[in-house]
Amino acid sequence: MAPPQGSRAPLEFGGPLGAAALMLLLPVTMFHLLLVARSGPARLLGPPPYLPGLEELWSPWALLLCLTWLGLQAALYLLPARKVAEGQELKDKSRLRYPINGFQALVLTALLVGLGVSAGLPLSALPEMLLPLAFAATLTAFIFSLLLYLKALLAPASALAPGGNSGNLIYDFFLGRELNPRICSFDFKYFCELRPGLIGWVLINLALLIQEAELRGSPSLAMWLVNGFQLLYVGDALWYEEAVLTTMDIIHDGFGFMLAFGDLAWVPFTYSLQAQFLLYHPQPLGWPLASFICLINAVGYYIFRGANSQKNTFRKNPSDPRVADLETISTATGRRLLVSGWWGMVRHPNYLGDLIMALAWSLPCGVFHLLPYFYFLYFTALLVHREDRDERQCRQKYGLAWHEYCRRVPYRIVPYVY
Ligand SMILES: NC(=O)C1=CN([C@@H]2O[C@H](COP(=O)(O)OP(=O)(O)OC[C@H]3O[C@@H](n4cnc5c(N)ncnc54)[C@H](OP(=O)(O)O)[C@@H]3O)[C@@H](O)[C@H]2O)C=CC1
Ligand SMILES: CC(C)CCC[C@@H](C)[C@H]1CC=C2C3=C(CC[C@@]21C)[C@@]1(C)CC[C@H](O)C(C)(C)[C@@H]1CC3
Repeated sequence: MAPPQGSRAPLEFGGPLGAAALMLLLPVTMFHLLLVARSGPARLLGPPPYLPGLEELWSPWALLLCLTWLGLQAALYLLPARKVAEGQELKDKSRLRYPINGFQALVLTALLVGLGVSAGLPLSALPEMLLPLAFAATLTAFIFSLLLYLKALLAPASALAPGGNSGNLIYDFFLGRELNPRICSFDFKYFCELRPGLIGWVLINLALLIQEAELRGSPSLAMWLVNGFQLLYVGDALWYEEAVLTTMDIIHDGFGFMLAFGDLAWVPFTYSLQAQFLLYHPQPLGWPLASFICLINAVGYYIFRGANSQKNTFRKNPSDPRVADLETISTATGRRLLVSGWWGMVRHPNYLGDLIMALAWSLPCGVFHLLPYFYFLYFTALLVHREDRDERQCRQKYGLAWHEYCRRVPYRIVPYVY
């Protein structure tokens, strides 16, 4: 058994108590949102319309569907990939290899679903099953995290994550002990981060759109916008799949309940909240306002993609002509930091773009309910917290050079505001 490692790493998320609270609060919030979205008043801050009994939550069919979905996505992951990318260097100086076939999985899933629907698959029945499906996904995430925790007991110390190995069972279960749990070349964290949850999210959105068409004759403009914007976001994530290899989740965080639940349950069932809301609360939306919202989404996407691509290009090859002219500062690690271009505007321009898009996803739902703005509010909190975690890691990694970067680029996410 590997000795607990990283016990001196500062505890995050409020330590074991915070982790325990989040493990309870996150599923409760998800079920609250699912219940409230279909209720008449749809009040984010009000009580849920009723408390569902176990017979409404538990369905063996939902569990079977959930496991079939995971199996299908796992099978697509194992198909030959157009490219195999190398991850960042690990503690033992090795690099893991990852298949780049996420976009292919999205397209093949779309084809399979299209075939299924034309053969009579009742996709519009999915919205009625959201509650038991979310329950099945939560159960799956919980059992999966338990197995991951046990697997980590057998892992060598070099395979453990910097955090998540405090020796406290609850905290380590939440954060995840092993950095890149794998069986042969199947990487569980990388698989879960991009495939079942993200593709599941757009599938749920599509089912909501189809059900709206069946109910009202055609999907509303607001529903089209929400589906289109979020499909663009998911398509982009899978198209630029390789970029996920440099995110904090892959490089730094272990794979535990936080990411397993986040990827498998939280993303598909809460990120589809706007489409759920629109099915039960149709909103009138004219073309002029719709065009304005499209413009907001386009601006957000432009910043998000521009910033992420600029950093990824620079990290891959600093002499690439697209980034070679940008001003940089040197660090003691040998890596340089960009101080002009997107990364000279604020220290997290990609978060800014992401937040602008999040706003554009809520606006089609009107301004009379707070519920569709849940994603924007949660995401702001998530990114502010994430920025703080990244800031600490960069300060430790780059020391004085990071201080210099902060002096040159004083704002974190929103220019002149934060
Ligand atoms: N929809 C969702 O739920 C979520 C979306 N996201 C999105 O995921 C994307 C990735 O986010 P995340 O992984 O948090 O962080 P970033 O992609 O912002 O990466 C942060 C890292 O970038 C490097 N970096 C920071 N500043 C510079 C600089 N000036 N020049 C060069 N490199 C720099 C540092 O790593 P190093 O120097 O080691 O390369 C730092 O640790 C974002 O677009 C975010 O919005 C994130 C979380 C949730
Ligand atoms: C449930 C908790 C509150 C925390 C869970 C957080 C997770 C839901 C997110 C952590 C980082 C994520 C990323 C994406 C989705 C959400 C999670 C898993 C991402 C795949 C979304 C698409 C983007 O283009 C991305 C940059 C690839 C994202 C990477 C981080």
